[in-house]
Amino acid sequence: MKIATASDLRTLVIGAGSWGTALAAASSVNSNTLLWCRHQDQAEHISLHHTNPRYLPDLPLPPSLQATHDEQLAIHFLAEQPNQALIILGVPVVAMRETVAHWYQLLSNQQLSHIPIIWTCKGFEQSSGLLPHEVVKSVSLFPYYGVLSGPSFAKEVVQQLPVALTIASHSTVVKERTTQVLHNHFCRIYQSDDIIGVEVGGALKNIVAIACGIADGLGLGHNARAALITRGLAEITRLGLAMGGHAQTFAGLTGLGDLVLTATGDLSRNRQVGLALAKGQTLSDIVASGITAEGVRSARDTFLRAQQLQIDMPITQAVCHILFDNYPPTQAVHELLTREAKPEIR
Ligand SMILES: NC(=O)C1=CN([C@@H]2O[C@H](COP(=O)(O)OP(=O)(O)OC[C@H]3O[C@@H](n4cnc5c(N)ncnc54)[C@H](OP(=O)(O)O)[C@@H]3O)[C@@H](O)[C@H]2O)C=CC1
Ligand SMILES: O=C(CO)COP(=O)(O)O
Repeated sequence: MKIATASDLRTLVIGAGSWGTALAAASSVNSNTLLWCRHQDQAEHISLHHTNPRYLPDLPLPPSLQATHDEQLAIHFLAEQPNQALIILGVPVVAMRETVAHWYQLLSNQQLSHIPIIWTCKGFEQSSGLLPHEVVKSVSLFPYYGVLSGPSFAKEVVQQLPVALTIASHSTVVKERTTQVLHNHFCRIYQSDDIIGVEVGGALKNIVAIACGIADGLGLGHNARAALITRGLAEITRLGLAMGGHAQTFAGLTGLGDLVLTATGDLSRNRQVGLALAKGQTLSDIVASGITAEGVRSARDTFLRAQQLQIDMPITQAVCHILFDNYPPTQAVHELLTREAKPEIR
C-alpha cells in the first residue's frame, strides 16, 4: 500500500459530536482534516480555540484541525484532491437518512460522489428497522462506502490512548483510504468485508450494555454481568448470522470487543442508561437530557427484526420490557432467570 503524505490526503468529517470530533483529531495525524459542524459558532470555536466544549470538554484538539459550517468550503476542500479524499460521517443513526441524502446531492452536483464515504453510527433506524448501510443505499448511489466500528470511547481517542478499529467494506479503495487516514502510532485499523456483521455487532452491543448497566445498578454482581455479556454475545451472533453476517466477526473487535467495552466501561452512555434505570429514573427523564444512547433507539426494531427471523433474544426482550412496557427492572430479571433450562450451544 502506498503511504500518502499528509499534504496528499484530505478528510472531511461531517458531524462534530463526540465521535466525529475524536475521529477528526485522529485523522489529523496523517491527513489534512476539515470538521463540518451544524453550527457556525461551534465551527469558529473549534478552529480558534481547538476544543469542543459541548462534547469533549477540557480536551485539547490538534491545532492543525480546522472546522467549518460552510458546505461549499467543505466541497472545495475535497475537490482539491478528490483522489486522495475520504468522507467520514459522525452522526447518529437518526440523522443518517437526511445527512446522506443531502451530502450525496451536494457531492454528485460537483461530480465528487466517487469519493469514499464511511460512517460510524451503531444501531438500526427507528421504524424502518434498517441497518445503516441499508439506509445509505436507499437514499444515495455512493459507489464506494463502508462502516467503521470497534471498541472506542471518543475521550480516549482524543487523548491518543491506544485503540483498534475495523473498517468493513466491499471496496478495496475504501479500506485502503481509511487505513491511510486513520492507521497511526496509537490507532490500529483492521480490514473486513463483513458490513452486515460489523453493523449488527455495533447495534446490538448497545442493548446488552443497557442490560449490564441495569444488572450492575441493581447490585447483581460480577457473575451476572459475565453471564449477560456471554449470553448477549450469543444473541448478537444468532441474529447476525440470520441476517447474513460471518461468525468470526462476532468474536472480533466490532462484536465481543465493543460489547466488553460498552458493557463494562463507565464512559458508555448506554451503560449509564441502564445504571439510571436501575436507580429508578424514568426513560423520559433520561432521554430528555438529549444523550445519544443508540441502544434505546434501536431496541424495539432489533426485537421486531428478531421476531420476523424467529430468533430468540431474551435479553433484548427484557430490555424492551423495561424501556417501553414499564416493567420494573427486578421483574424483568426474575423473568429472565426463571426461563426453562436449555443447552448452552444450539
Ligand atoms: N462517542 C463515542 O465514543 C462513539 C460513538 N459512536 C457512534 O457514533 C455515532 C455518533 O455518536 P456521537 O458522536 O457519540 O454522538 P453525539 O451525541 O456526541 O453527537 C451527535 C452529532 O450528530 C449531530 N446530529 C444530531 N442529530 C442530527 C441531525 N438530525 N442532523 C445532522 N446532524 C445531527 C450532532 O449535531 P449537534 O451538536 O448540532 O446536535 C452532533 O454533531 C453514534 O451512532 C454512536 O453510537 C461510535 C463509536 C464511539
Ligand atoms: O460505541 C461506543 C464505544 O465503542 C460508545 O458507546 P456509547 O454510545 O454507549 O457511549
